[in-house]
Amino acid sequence: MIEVRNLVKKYGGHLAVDNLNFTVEKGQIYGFLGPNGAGKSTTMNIITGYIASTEGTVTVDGHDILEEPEAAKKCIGYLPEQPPLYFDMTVTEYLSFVAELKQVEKPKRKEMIQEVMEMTGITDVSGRVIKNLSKGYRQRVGLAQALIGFPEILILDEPTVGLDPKQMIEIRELIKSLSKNHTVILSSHILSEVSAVCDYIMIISKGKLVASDTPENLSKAMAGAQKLSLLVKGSTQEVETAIGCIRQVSSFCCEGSEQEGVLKVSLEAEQEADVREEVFFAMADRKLPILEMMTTSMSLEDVFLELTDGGEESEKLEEEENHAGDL
Ligand SMILES: Nc1ncnc2c1ncn2[C@@H]1O[C@H](COP(=O)(O)OP(=O)(O)OP(=O)(O)O)[C@@H](O)[C@H]1O
Repeated sequence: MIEVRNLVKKYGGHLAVDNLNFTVEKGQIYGFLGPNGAGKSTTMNIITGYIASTEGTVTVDGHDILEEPEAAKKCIGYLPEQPPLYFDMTVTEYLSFVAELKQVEKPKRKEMIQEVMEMTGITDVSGRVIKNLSKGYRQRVGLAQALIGFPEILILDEPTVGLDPKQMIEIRELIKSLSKNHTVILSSHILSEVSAVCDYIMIISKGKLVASDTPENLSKAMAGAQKLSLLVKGSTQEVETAIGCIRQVSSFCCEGSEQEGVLKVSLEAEQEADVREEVFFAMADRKLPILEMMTTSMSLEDVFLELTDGGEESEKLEEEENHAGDL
């Protein structure tokens, strides 16, 4: 349905999208997950033809977005981060205007608008002026405009941002129901949202795709990535040499502990490798007593934080997650 190849976007000297490659298949819900500033909106704006890429190609249902923009855009309904609403119009007036813009044949417009209003649950407010609607209803109107023309693909940028918990749940349910007849790509910086709604997650960090898989596979793969934390009596050099001999250790670090001559060692093993015995023998061979050894598995949240470098953005994520958890 959508092929993105070697996509690069530079704003002046700033690299916002860094060589993205992915394919979107029909009939699934895809989630772009990443902290603020990761490059989600930029990627969506390029796919929908709002802005041009610096390098790379996007094809939508076989149409290159730059070479055949009309044909490509016909397949896409887009809800940008700021829904493009005209606040002084009533819902019906606005949707009629959108239908005209999208060149829906005149005799079909009325029926299509009614159907779209029913799908998004806004029939009751059809005569209301948009500026008087709540944020949740405005978001529904935004979704309704994306649905006009019944495009095969819906691209939704942070569709639940700024909504209250009840509205969030309602919009998520709505998106799920839309996926029966549409391919959906949505962006979010809320992990629980993406894992609840999407069939497939693409984690973006600093413009790069750092992981992509089903939520289940991501959890499974990462749950298998074992972390060990140890307290070992010995010098940094001896401990590092011992760990360096264990094949399946993918990364480790040593630092001093509160006890003199005792090191704190954090160690990560390759997927599903249990290296505890090897660690034990590697240390024992060198007469380095292990005073403590603990294993920790990674949750999907740990994975996200690690892949996206934690930091400021991750604190925001946690806040949002906790908030969502309060529901
Ligand atoms: N028009 C622009 N001019 C210059 N820099 C921009 C422009 N638009 C975005 N950027 C920068 O590009 C990077 C990616 O931004 P983008 O909006 O795509 O991220 P995002 O993942 O959608 O984040 P958010 O969730 O905050 O919208 C950011 O560092 C941002 O500051």
